[in-house]
Amino acid sequence: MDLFENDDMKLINLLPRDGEVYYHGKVLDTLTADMYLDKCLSELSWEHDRALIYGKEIVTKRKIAWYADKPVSYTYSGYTKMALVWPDFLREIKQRVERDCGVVFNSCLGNFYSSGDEGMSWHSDAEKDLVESGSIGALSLGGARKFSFKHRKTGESVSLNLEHGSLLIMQGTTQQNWLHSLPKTKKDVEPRVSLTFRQMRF
Ligand SMILES: O=C(O)CCC(=O)C(=O)O
Ligand SMILES: [Fe+2]
Repeated sequence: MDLFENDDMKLINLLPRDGEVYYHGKVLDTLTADMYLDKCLSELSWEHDRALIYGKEIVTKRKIAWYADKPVSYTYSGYTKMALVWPDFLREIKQRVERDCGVVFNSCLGNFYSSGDEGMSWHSDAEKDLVESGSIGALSLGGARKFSFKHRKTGESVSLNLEHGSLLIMQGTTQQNWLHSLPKTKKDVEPRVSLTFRQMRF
């Protein structure tokens, strides 16, 4: 039996309070996940992310690619980015993720971490352009990485391992009450892509 499922095979909320996180485990078989990883690496438009931190420009090691139903713009950390339209294979993955999440997504922020030296520090995704209490469905491809949550007030933490072809869902009040991060690691890990499907307000 899976550690993340109870007797009724219903997924267990990984957070003890104030939010909901469900780990669906591997939703894609290895061959399909390998094929999608190759497509993500060769066909998505990866760029280093830029942010203004205290007026200073920071360029991330991690690369991002952003897709949406419309060529909308999204402003965060002082920069405005334009969304690209869905390539067919990404639309296919979106539909797969929607089936498991039971919600419809209108955008996807892809992240590409070429090694364990790249990660994402503590943050939440409750940006003003996201639907309040909307779901985020994150599909992982490539090298497995640790993912952590930390409660904003109590400091409680929860961590899990995100495997190749797996799906993680964050919903409800998770973004308001918890931070999450993808810690860097000294371990020799394969490159990783995460496709974070979102419900944006546009
Ligand atoms: O790479 C991941 O799995 C998570 C990325 C993330 O937190 C984000 O895109 O906001
Ligand atoms: Fe995030």
